[in-house]
Amino acid sequence: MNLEETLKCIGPLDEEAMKISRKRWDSIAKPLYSLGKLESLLVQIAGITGSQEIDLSKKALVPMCADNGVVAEGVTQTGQEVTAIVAENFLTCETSAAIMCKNAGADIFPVDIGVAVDTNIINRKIAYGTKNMAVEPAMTREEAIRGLETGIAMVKELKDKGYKIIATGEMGIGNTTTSSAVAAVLLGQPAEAVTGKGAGLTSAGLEKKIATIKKAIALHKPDREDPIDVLAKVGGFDIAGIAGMFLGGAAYHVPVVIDGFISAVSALLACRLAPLAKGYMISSHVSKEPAAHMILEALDQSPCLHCDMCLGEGTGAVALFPVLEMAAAVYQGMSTFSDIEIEEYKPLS
Ligand SMILES: O=C(O)c1ccc[n+]([C@@H]2O[C@H](COP(=O)([O-])O)[C@@H](O)[C@H]2O)c1
Ligand SMILES: Cc1cc2nc[nH]c2cc1C
Repeated sequence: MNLEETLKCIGPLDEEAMKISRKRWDSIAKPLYSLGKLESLLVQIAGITGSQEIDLSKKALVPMCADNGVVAEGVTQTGQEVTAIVAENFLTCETSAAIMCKNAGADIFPVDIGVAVDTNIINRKIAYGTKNMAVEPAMTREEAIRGLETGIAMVKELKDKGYKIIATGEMGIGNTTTSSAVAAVLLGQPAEAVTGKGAGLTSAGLEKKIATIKKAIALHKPDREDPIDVLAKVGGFDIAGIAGMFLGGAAYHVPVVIDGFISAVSALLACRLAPLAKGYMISSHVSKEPAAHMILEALDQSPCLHCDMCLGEGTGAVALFPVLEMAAAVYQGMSTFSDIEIEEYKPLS
């Protein structure tokens, strides 16, 4: 489906499936709501898929990999060449996220959506990196739409292969600069309120990063009411791809997991394009990037993992997989009040 068709078919969660799922939790022999967010996450998954039967047997991580022209402004601690190296290392299990996937029984599908050189990962390249947003728009509007559609198509492809839940991830030197710029515009916040040190910037580097974001926003005046304009002028191909995955999840009824700062900003962008997509996003952790909590609040998300992680790649999203599987094991296998012949709790009013 193209972007327009995708946006049109995003509707509310399945209330009936959620009601049955909630009833199942309430019948399990334990104090009501005592598994907290583990319960509400599975109820949400039932609402997303339209079935109270929770199947997490096939899990995937899709790290969207791309370069950012704004790196030329000196806003990062490491050079652009790191993007391609780490992107290819997903395939050889030499990234943190790949090892976590192996441990969690998840498959990994790294996508080159805009790395500055040719790579051996899944080729969905829109361009060899974005333009430097401090000088010109990062990409054209048409490229932004193609990026969103790339994410939508990835979800469809993985659903057709039988994947039941998909974690988002990314790799792209400079992508905390683009993410902060997108967040500043969408939230109407000054750059300093939404910008952190990314992958280990110095304090002097942080000042330069904030100044660069301010310059790009002043130069292009992205239209806050037009998320595609914001994405095209100050975003990145990775953000486009991930935002597309959230839209695809909502349209194809597949739970898609939010990872760290970049992923959460992409989720916010997707929500601005399709407000109902919010219900289809599964939150995992709160990144240590200072504005992460602000973005998650804007998304009404209350993640269950607080681990001070800020690695990206999808590490936080994949860390949620074993937690969800444990919750599903209780949901599916635990005795009910009637099984063990004790009186059921009356649901709280
Ligand atoms: O996901 C996060 O919360 C996160 C926070 C800080 C850094 N990162 C990772 O670090 C890279 C971007 O950092 P930077 O400083 O180059 O913009 C990119 O590859 C991300 O995966 C990720
Ligand atoms: C080595 C390295 C690995 C990463 N993974 C995500 N962002 C990263 C940034 C660097 C520098």
